[in-house]
Amino acid sequence: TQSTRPQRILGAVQRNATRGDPRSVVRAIDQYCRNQEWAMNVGDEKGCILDSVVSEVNPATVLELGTYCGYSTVRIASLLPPHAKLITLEFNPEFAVIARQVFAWAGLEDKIQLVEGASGDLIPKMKEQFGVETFDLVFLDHWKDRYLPDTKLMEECGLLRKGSVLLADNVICPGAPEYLEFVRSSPRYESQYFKSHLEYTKVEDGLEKSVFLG
Ligand SMILES: O=C(NC/C=C/[C@H]1O[C@@H](n2ccc(=O)cc2)[C@H](O)[C@@H]1O)c1cc([N+](=O)[O-])cc(O)c1O
Ligand SMILES: [Mg+2]
Repeated sequence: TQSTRPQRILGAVQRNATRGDPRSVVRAIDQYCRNQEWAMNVGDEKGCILDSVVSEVNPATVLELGTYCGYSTVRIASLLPPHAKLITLEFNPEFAVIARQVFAWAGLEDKIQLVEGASGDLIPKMKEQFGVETFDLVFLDHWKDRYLPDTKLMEECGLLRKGSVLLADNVICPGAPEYLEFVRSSPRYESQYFKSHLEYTKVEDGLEKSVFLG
């Protein structure tokens, strides 16, 4: 039977990466998706911007919306301090099965908690079920029309504190126009655009970093 793209990505990791070496997992996925078949990982170019923001924030608590195969989850988790907690939300059970194996190959399964379900249902449960107070960093990379409603939901649920950083992928391509307009015009956010390219292509895309001002 025909394999899926996430299964082929996992295969590339298992063939080309070294167990317990997160950077080799990231490199294996980038080489596969650049040379064999495109996939919607944040990729190496935007990934460097992600790395710099993670290092700058040095978060104790991270929420990732949209795991997919776990590429950005591994990038983030590999930069976290020892007792930091990364929760990643994934809607598609098949993607979750692959991502968990990618985390295991990277040796990061103890730093990552993958929760299956819809962000709109899970965000209100973060405090009671997952023992989270607030998130220091949120990486938005799931359905683009959910960026804005989920940001408003995180505010309503008290999951953001003065200084919490939102980092959103794809604000140009495929685009998240309502989200972009909101964070750039709201007095409660200080927003900054990091120009880059859509993963593995020459098409413009970028990340929007927005600091919640409380
Ligand atoms: O569409 C894109 N991303 C949507 C991602 C969606 C992911 O988020 C999960 N989710 C998790 C929780 C939810 O509540 C909903 C979905 C989905 O199950 C999927 O794993 C995209 C598209 C392009 N592109 O060039 O076309 C490039 C990109 O970088 C992209 O990120
Ligand atoms: Mg993306």
